[in-house]
Amino acid sequence: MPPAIETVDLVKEYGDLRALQELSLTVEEGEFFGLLGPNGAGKTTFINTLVGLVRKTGGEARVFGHDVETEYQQARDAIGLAPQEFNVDRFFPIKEVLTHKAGYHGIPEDEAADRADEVLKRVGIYDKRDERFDWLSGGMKRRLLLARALVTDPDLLILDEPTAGVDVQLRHDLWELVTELNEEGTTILLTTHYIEEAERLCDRVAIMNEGRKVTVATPDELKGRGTDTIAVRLASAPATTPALGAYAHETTVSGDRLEVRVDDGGSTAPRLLNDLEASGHEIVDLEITRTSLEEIFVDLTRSEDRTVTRSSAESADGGDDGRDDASAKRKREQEGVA
Ligand SMILES: Nc1ncnc2c1ncn2[C@@H]1O[C@H](COP(=O)(O)OP(=O)(O)OP(=O)(O)O)[C@@H](O)[C@H]1O
Repeated sequence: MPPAIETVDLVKEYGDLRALQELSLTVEEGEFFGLLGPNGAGKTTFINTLVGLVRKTGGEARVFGHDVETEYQQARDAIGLAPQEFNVDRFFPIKEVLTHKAGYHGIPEDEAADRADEVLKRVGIYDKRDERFDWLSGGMKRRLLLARALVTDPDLLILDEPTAGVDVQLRHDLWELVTELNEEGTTILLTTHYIEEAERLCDRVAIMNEGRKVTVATPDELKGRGTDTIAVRLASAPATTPALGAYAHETTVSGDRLEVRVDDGGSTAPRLLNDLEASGHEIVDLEITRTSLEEIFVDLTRSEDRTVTRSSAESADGGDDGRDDASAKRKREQEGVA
């Protein structure tokens, strides 16, 4: 079986702007794959290229072995997309929105109606089936986008920030649902600003910045790349900074508190305690702080001309978003993507 997604040197240019820069990425069938990156990193462009909303400038992109342009229909039929923005026909009852979608993908009418019922139940808005999109709450709209993505029973489910702006309960419901879908065999590509979400759900994550792939790793591997801090309280303040082995990347003393930056706090702590005791210090208390995935993410995507919002919640709720720039928006509208 070919990979669910395979891109080779994928390039997308919007005028002078290179939104994707030779991006090569492979997502295996059955994976739960996360795409992380600050605002404007190119995540939505990547997704839009896969689903045919954006035409690539160069490189290759395949979905289950089907070229996204020359074999558009096969590639597109394999994908269920829950986009970031609410692009739903507002004038139809939501059940009809779903049956139309299924019909568009060649599913016969009877089957489409059954599937619509089934997915509406699955996302928990079956009782709203005869209501119009506009009448749904924000959380229900998110659920509907997911239902619409699922109505064609896709092998690849793409979720572009599915939990942006939703309450904690719904976020947990959605996590449970997408985990189940993945366990049933659906490959999932998720973009998110919530690092915790990626850590909890994804087998592997790709971190993107300015259209480039910075790294691909499991959340654990990524965390392993950070440093830990061991904070030790001593019985009395040391006269000088204790001399430690090469494992201590940085040692700072403040009164009776010593902070030592190391690669792996758990395995280094016993050695540090031995060294301190051997040099005559009495230890009162010890605490290890692990680098969070969020800190590693910020380090990997830091760039001099951009301020990356540290709080995932802030950025998801509309932090520094270069796309609001009026001319970029106009250009997007011209391409029919906005
Ligand atoms: N249709 C378009 N026309 C012109 N520029 C665009 C268009 N779509 C996106 N861009 C630009 O391409 C870059 C990548 O945008 P994209 O939306 O893919 O990023 P993103 O990683 O999805 O960001 P966010 O996290 O804010 O959703 C940005 O600089 C954006 O302004």
